[in-house]
Amino acid sequence: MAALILFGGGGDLAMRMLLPSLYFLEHDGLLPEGLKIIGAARSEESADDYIAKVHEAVKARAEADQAWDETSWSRMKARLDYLAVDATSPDSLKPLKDKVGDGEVTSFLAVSPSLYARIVTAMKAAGLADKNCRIVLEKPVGRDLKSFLEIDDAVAHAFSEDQVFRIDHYLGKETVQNLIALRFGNTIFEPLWNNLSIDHVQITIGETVGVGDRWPYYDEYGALRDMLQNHMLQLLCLVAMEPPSDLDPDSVRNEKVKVLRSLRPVTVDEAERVTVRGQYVAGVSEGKPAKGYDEERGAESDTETFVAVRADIDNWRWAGVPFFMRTGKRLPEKRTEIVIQFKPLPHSIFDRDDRGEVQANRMVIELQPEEDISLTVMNKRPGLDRRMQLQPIKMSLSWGVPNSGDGKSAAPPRRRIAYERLLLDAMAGDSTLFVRRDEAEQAWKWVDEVSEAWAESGLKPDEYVAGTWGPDSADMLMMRTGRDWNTTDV
Ligand SMILES: NC(=O)C1=CN([C@@H]2O[C@H](COP(=O)(O)OP(=O)(O)OC[C@H]3O[C@@H](n4cnc5c(N)ncnc54)[C@H](OP(=O)(O)O)[C@@H]3O)[C@@H](O)[C@H]2O)C=CC1
Ligand SMILES: O=C1O[C@H](COP(=O)(O)O)[C@@H](O)[C@H](O)[C@H]1O
Repeated sequence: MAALILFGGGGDLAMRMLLPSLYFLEHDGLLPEGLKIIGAARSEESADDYIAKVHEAVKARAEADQAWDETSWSRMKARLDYLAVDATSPDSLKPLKDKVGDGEVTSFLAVSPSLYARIVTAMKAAGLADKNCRIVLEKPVGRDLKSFLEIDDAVAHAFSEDQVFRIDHYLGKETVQNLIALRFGNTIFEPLWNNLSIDHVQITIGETVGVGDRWPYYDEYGALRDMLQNHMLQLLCLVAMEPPSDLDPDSVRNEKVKVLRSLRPVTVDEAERVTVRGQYVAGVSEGKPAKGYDEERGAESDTETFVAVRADIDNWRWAGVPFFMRTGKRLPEKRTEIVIQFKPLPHSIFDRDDRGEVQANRMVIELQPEEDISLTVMNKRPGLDRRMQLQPIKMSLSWGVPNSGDGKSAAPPRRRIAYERLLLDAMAGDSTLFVRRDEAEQAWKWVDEVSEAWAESGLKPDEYVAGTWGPDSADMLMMRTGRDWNTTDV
């Protein structure tokens, strides 16, 4: 029997993301035959009570996506089980080991990272780290390089690297994988993908939500560690990496590590010029009054809820091409995008129009709210103007919608939860879309330098009003270089 154990199976991540993902996989007939799914947490509750909670959570999510059906649920229900365990205690894990037997076991740690080291040690003692076992670790693993290494050493003591799956759910997003297809499945972009043609790159992850009840976790981490250390640096790596020789997990991850190693350290002297910290104060978010972060937390705090950074990659391909990254809570839109800004024309033969010079080409890789890849190109404005006038048009390169054969587009496929892909890959032992130890290590090293530079230079968060695009200093970061952040319009 193969088993998937969800440690923390009654928590927020499991109920909101993991169990709905498993339902969708069940619905599409993609779960391995005979797989058992076992929730494991300390709460003393019966399997029936646990399954009733899972039913409620999964049904609500599936109905919202019009994918609920009782037959799929019956199949999933037959796989589900629950066991009350303290995962840090080997004795407590023994009955779990007896339940799963000697088949393939994938354990997902959906619990606080502060428990990881003790849990993996207990798992080893209980026989849940044998050769047939894999472990999936949620981010953030650690709070800095030192704590990452402490946790990861404990993990390495129990599991070999090929058994460890460090998850970054952004790598499970369809458009992120499509970026690999775009770059390495086409010949036309690669000759342009360098400092000869590209002026700069922007990566934005905007969220409308505030920190709310998550502040006990968030206050210790802030936007730098919660988002930039992982999701944003992973996106940067996929844009900047050299072509891997194949799609083997190590080939891809070798290239990503090289990018991380080439990131220029942020020094104390540079901190104020190349980084911005922000924290939201009361404002209006999605039409409703929103509290400031300090009010949510109930005390003053220096934790940043917004971060913007100019990163430079010191290698031949990217010399002189800044990568601007920004992310924050309580921004005006839930928007995640990567903008590849090409260089302007070396010389224009066209008249200036009311929008100024001919616009340089821009590729926007949109992950949220829509999934799309578009390229803005200039074409002739129709009409009999004496002098030719140009206008920008957007060509959508979206993975889009297959043609149904009658000239109309078929209904778009359901947008999958990123965890669907990653759960399947982890159970199949494919680590291509997971983070290797040395990648996480390099990312922490760079992020530690940023946070040390902040500490030494005394850089505090600038205020921004909830519902705006961060503090003015974030605009200044771009404007100082003669650039600006992308707006949604062409
Ligand atoms: N929630 C989210 O959207 C995201 C979460 N994450 C990460 O996922 C992980 C889990 O987060 P989240 O679901 O929000 O946390 P929750 O606090 O909601 O859930 C934690 C779960 O762990 C269980 N638990 C705690 N101690 C033990 C123990 N000793 N043995 C077994 N189970 C235990 C708890 O249940 P009980 O009290 O019954 O033991 C609970 O089910 C964290 O690493 C977080 O950083 C990452 C990205 C997003
Ligand atoms: O990992 C995290 O990601 C979410 C944002 O994920 P998304 O897929 O909705 O963009 C973020 O809200 C959370 O703070 C962070 O821990």
